[in-house]
Amino acid sequence: MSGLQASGLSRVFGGIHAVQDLSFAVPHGIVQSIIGPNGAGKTTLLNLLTGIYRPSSGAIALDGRTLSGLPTHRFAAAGIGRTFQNLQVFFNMSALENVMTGRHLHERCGLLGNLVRTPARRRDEQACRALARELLEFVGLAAYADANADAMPYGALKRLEIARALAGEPRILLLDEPAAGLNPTESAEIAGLIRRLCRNGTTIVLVEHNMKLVMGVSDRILVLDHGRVLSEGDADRVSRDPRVIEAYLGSVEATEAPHARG
Ligand SMILES: Nc1ncnc2c1ncn2[C@@H]1O[C@H](COP(=O)(O)OP(=O)(O)OP(=O)(O)O)[C@@H](O)[C@H]1O
Repeated sequence: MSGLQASGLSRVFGGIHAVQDLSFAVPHGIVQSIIGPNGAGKTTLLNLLTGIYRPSSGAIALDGRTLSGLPTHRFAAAGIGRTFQNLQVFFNMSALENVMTGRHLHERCGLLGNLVRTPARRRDEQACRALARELLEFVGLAAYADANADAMPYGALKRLEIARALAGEPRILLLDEPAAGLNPTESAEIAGLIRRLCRNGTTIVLVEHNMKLVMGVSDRILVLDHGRVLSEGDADRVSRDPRVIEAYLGSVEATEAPHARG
C-alpha cells in the first residue's frame, strides 16, 4: 500500500504503555495531524515513526516496505524527515549553513573529497548551497540566509528548522509542534507553509497543540489518549466527538474542547 502505515504499534517504557496497539495509515498527499492531551503518546509515536525508538511490538511500513527495526538513518533515507520540538539548530552557523547540514544524506563525496576538495566535491557544494537558498526563500527566510542563527528571532528559527528538514527531500515530513511558542501571526505563517508544502507534494504528519492551526490545515486528524486511538476523521468530525471533548476537558457537556488549548 502507498503511504505510511502503522500496524499494531506499541511501545512500553517500564510498566508504562506510551503507545498501545496503534494501527493507522497516512496516504501520500495529505496533512495528517496527531493530537491528544499531554502524555497521550504523540512524541513517542513520532519517535517510533522516525526509528528513534524501536517498537515493543507492531510494524511501520512506507509504501509497503517495512522500516521498523531499521536504524533511524534508514528511515530518513526512505523519505521520512522530521523537525524537533526542541530546535535542532546550530547557533554558531549561518541560516544557510544550517540548511546545508540537512543535506548530508544526499552528499556523494566521502572523506577524500572533503580533504582535497575535488571538482566533484566543489560542484556538490555549490548545488547544495543553491538548494539551501531556494529552501530559505520557500520558508520566507531569504533575508536571513547569511545571518548567524543566534541572531534570528524564535519564529524564524522554527521555519529554519523546517527548511533544514526539507533539505533531506523527505516525501513525508513529521512536524513536532512547529507552532509552539509562536504568536498568532507566526502560527498563521506556519499554517500557510504547511499548505504550500502539501500542495508541492510533501505529505505532512503534524503533532501540534495549537488547535486553530490543526483544525485549519488538517485533512485528517488522529486523536490519541493514553497511547490509543480515541477518534479519527476530519476536523469537523473530531471536534464534535464527545470522547474527544471529554478527553480534553473531562466533561461531555463542554462543546468546544479541541479549540480550548489553541
Ligand atoms: N523515555 C521514556 N521513559 C519512560 N516513560 C516515558 C518515556 N517517554 C514517554 N514516556 C511516558 O509515556 C507517556 C506518553 O508520553 P509522550 O511524551 O509520548 O506523550 P505526548 O502526547 O507527546 O505528551 P506531550 O503533549 O506532553 O508532549 C507518558 O506517560 C510519558 O511519561
